[in-house]
Amino acid sequence: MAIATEILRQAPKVLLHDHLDGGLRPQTIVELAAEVGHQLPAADAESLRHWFAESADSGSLVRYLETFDHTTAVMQTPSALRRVAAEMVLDLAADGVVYVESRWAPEQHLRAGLTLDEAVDAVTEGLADGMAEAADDGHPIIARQLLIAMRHASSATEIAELAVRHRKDGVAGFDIAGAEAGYPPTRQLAAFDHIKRNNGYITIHAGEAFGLPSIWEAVQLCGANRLGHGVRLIDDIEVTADGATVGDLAGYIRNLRVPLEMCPSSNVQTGAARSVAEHPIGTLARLGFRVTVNTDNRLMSDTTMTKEFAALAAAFDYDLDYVRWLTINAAKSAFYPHPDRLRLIEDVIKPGYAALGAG
Ligand SMILES: O=c1[nH]cnc2c1ncn2[C@H]1C[C@H](O)[C@@H](CO)O1
Ligand SMILES: [Zn+2]
Repeated sequence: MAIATEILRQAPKVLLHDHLDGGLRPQTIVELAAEVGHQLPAADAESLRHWFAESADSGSLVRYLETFDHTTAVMQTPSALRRVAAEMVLDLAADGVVYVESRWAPEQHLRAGLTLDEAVDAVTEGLADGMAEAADDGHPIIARQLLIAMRHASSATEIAELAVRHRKDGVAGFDIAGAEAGYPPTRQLAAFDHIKRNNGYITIHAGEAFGLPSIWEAVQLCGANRLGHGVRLIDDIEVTADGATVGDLAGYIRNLRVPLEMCPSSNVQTGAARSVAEHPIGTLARLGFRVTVNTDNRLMSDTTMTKEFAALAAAFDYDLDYVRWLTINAAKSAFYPHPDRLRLIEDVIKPGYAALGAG
């Protein structure tokens, strides 16, 4: 039986892969664009919401990424970054998210003269504003950030240094994103090296628009602690009538419990999966990989955590216990101190599901 949407919304959820510049409220984009004189492809919030969802629905990652020009354009000042970060936290809290690591690329927010450090400070303040307001509203949430270096740019080491410098401000880790084909993770080896030398945490967008070599480099050469997407890992698995043959790379990832940050709707839009029902998450979860469920870009995919879980539950017949398992997977995989993670699981997630009759 399908889980009621309202139950899914109330269920505590953990979100590890959500882009700050992929989750703006359409109305906020309209207002910020008017302030800075940025020309938008649609005039009002509702048309803009449709424009993003339709434009991102091309089957190509490169075209999907073009839509971000209109979100980053309006996120160039401290007040805009602070507002967008605070609204992100409030929107997620209202959707039942209790812990989020929000990722963004500071280098894309310097056009109006901000320094990298000023940009991070503005987002840190916005996250704090959002957490305080959400707690006042009765929806406590922990919001941290991951800093991204764009894989085509040359400033990755600078961003890695920025991430290390701001780790006490809730910067939980480092990632690379952007077009994957032609930009292997090893291109940014020095940046990953800097993170590792400083005992920092790494997640890498890999195995989305490109396949196993990208995942292999990310894990074995760049030290990824988690994988963004990793959907193409399925290419290393042969499902047979009586089980599955798991290749060496997939076996390594499963054995060491490397978390996979799966984003079903986004993958359908960029062509990494044909449909949610055919998404590799079904097989990977069944085979015991450390699978987590994520939104990627709520604006471009017109999605929420509740919608992602509803789509998966419908496709794979998941019940609330399964949603709880996926949520605990995500909590265990967070770049968050181990005792805090345990407290999140024991004091928030388990009681939250128990109250809804699961666990
Ligand atoms: O799914 C994605 N794959 C690769 N890059 C992505 C994805 N979603 C967003 N990005 C890019 C576009 C954003 O401007 C950037 C920073 O969040 O990260
Ligand atoms: Zn992403």
